[in-house]
Amino acid sequence: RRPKNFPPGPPVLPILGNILHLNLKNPLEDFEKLRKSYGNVYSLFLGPRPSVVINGVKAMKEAMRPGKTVPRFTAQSGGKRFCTLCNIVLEHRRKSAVLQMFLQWKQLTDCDVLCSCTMLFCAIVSNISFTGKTLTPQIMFHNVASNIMCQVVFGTRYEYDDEFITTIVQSAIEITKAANGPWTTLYSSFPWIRKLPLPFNKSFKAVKRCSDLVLQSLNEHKKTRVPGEPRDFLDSEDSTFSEDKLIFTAIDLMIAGTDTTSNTLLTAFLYLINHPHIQERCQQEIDRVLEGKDQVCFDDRHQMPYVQAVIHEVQRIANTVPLSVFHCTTKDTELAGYSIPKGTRIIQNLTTVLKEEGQWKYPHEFNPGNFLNDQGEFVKPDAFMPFSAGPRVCLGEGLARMELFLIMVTLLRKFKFIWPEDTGEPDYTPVFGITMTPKPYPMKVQHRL
Ligand code: HEM
Repeated sequence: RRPKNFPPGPPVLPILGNILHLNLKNPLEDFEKLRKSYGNVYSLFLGPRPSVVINGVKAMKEAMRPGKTVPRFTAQSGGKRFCTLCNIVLEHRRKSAVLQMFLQWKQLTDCDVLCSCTMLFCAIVSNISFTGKTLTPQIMFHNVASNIMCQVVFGTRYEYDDEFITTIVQSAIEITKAANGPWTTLYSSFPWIRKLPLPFNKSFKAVKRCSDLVLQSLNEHKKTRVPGEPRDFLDSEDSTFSEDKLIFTAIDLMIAGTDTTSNTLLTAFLYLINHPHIQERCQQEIDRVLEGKDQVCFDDRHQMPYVQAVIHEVQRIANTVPLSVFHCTTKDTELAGYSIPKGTRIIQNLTTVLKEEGQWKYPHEFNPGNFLNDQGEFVKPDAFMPFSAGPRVCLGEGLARMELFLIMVTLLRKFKFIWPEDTGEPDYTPVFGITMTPKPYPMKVQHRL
């Protein structure tokens, strides 16, 4: 039963709750139907527990506001380490010195990110050793994003064929793949299935493989560490953080920082390849601003309003983390006139904000005009929330924005990206998950003169 003055929602079945109302492979369309029936703040029972789904920019802003009607949400564990991203980070955020360490380490310079771009550039060049060769970008974008996170966490960049990074990338793909499937919802909704030999057990094995590698690196770090002079995240010194927590936080950071950025890059190139006029206009702006310069730097973005608009439009259309990370009310709370008891799971449907009619000039099409005013200047509407909002906004936002700009500008400056003629029509529909993943696609790459 719904508590008194709780947000409305569909009728609830015993034990199953509303689970049958959702296509667990991709519940976004069902969420939209429910929003149309019950409004921007409605409730669902995923198993025996009530959840509140928040939609649209107005309700989202109210819900995420610090110290007001909904003071603070805290992320909720799905039980064993399987479906909740960054649990430990969330528990310790703001009060942990370890997190202060991370905040320090995430401030990689342009130069660090550019070194990783150069490695990506070399990988592309060796792949297209003769003009116009077709390549599949999935693993390359994963490698570049993962390598940047390796620098933050382990203080090292790896060659793409190094066993350490290949194991980490492969395990991270397995973990997110398992976490992205319908088993995640079932796992977090019905605690009694957790002991059964079901597919999510595969991802526990991948977590173990990752944690063994991180432990190995941590032991190496300990041999050469100088107190007071941390070199990276693993060098963090904080007595409140056990070794186990440090290892799992390192894995969380690797996963949070890899899949998000790489899937955004994949979406970017899928759209740019199939909108050649937009790709060319970016290249013209890049050529003009970088004329006579060897390399781009992050500050150059201020001279590139069109490129900025394209990157933001890519993030809007990519909708990379569609349901954000589940939150939970930390005390009895009023929201949009409803009463939500302490401990209620909160699902932020960011999709509804990024495509909300009335907030965007072209809500349903890929159009950089969404971020340009009549004078061609870059503007960022309030509804741009791919990193969520409020006190729990993505911890890696600054780093992600720098990566997307530097990687995209470096690649677009050097190469022309083309849709191979024999590939058929592009399929823009991503695979649903904690992160949305474009379906694999090939691309032809040519050096620009
Ligand atoms: C395009 C790239 C990215 C997108 C779209 C994205 C999006 C998000 C979203 C929606 C959340 C949930 C925020 C909330 O709970 O309200 C989040 C959390 C988080 N992200 Fe990202 N993210 C990206 C890249 C990164 C990177 C590169 C890192 C690591 C450096 C990172 C680290 C984190 C962490 C640690 C959290 C948990 C923060 C907390 O609540 O304490 N993210 N991200």
